[in-house]
Amino acid sequence: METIGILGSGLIGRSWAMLFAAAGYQVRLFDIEPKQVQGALKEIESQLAELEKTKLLRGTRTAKQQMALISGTTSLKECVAGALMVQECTPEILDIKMKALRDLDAVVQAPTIIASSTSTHMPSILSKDLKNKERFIVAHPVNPPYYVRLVELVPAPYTESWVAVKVRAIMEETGQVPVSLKKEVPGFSLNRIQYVILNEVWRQVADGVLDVTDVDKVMSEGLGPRYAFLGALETAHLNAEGMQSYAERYATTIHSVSSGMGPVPHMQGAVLASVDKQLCDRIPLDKLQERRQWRDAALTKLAVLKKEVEAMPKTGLRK
Ligand SMILES: NC(=O)C1=CN([C@@H]2O[C@H](COP(=O)(O)OP(=O)(O)OC[C@H]3O[C@@H](n4cnc5c(N)ncnc54)[C@H](O)[C@@H]3O)[C@@H](O)[C@H]2O)C=CC1
Ligand SMILES: O=C(O)[C@@H](O)C(=O)[C@H](O)[C@@H](O)CO
Repeated sequence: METIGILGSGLIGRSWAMLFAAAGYQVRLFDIEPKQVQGALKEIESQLAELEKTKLLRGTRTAKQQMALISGTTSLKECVAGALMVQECTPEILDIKMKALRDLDAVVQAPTIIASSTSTHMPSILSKDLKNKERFIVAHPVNPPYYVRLVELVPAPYTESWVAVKVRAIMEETGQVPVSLKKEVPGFSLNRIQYVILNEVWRQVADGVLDVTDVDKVMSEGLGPRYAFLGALETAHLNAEGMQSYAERYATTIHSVSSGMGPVPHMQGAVLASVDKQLCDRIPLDKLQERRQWRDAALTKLAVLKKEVEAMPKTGLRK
């Protein structure tokens, strides 16, 4: 039975511990604050029991069996000894993270992989001075990881290729959905998209276009339902017949809207053709109608689920 070490037993470290245990890994939690480890073990045990009760528990093992796989330690050496991988989950403060990684680097042995949960720091910044840098990769989860399955895998230019392959396999084994960035960019992918959206939402509120409640509805009742199971490109593909036709059909809208928001550099040329090809390889033009019917059936199911969610007690809202 393989072991995974967790470096930092806070919010994300606890989530990772539950995910890895659900997949049958031995998990060893470490933290420079021993009380964080004790708190983590307590919280994980109660969360697993609750998940089992609500039939949301991951994996095939019972909550008790999964908890039996998770232990805590006050020794960093013990946390990493013989581990398949160490998932770093220290605060997103560069100095703290770099120090934690240096301490880890001093005790970790090959072939243990070092994966960082960092939301934004470039892997080549975090690992450039590490002895074990060739086995370093970013594996960035999305909060709350137990329910939002995406994990962004971001290698440094010198990360050995087997590391990215192995971490992708581990993530898929835990039931997460990894995406493998081909190169490191600041903010990776999710936060770049998230912050472009937030930037425009802040702009619409600041410019008195919509109030907070309504601009959030644009996402929750507009883009969100489609994006809940289709990506932005496939959504556009189904609204037209491929990206070339989408760009032609909506050229005026795209350019009139985006001219106020800076250039839209990629809605032309080779990028458009390559996006078109990738989309049409997956959803050929002669299958669009069929896929649209699937989309509509999925949206109907989602509408039923949304009604159930809306009927849930509105906890946490001011009356
Ligand atoms: N909170 C979120 O929504 C998300 C956070 N992340 C990333 O996950 C990482 C952890 O974030 P959180 O769990 O929210 O932070 P947190 O503050 O809840 O937990 C951090 C833990 O690290 C411990 N720690 C500090 N220095 C340490 C060291 N040298 N060695 C071992 N443990 C040490 C702290 O005592 C604390 O228990 C960050 O890089 C963050 O960007 C990624 C996705 C979502
Ligand atoms: O939103 C998320 O869960 C992730 O993008 C994160 O990494 C952090 O929570 C992010 O919002 C902080 O920038």
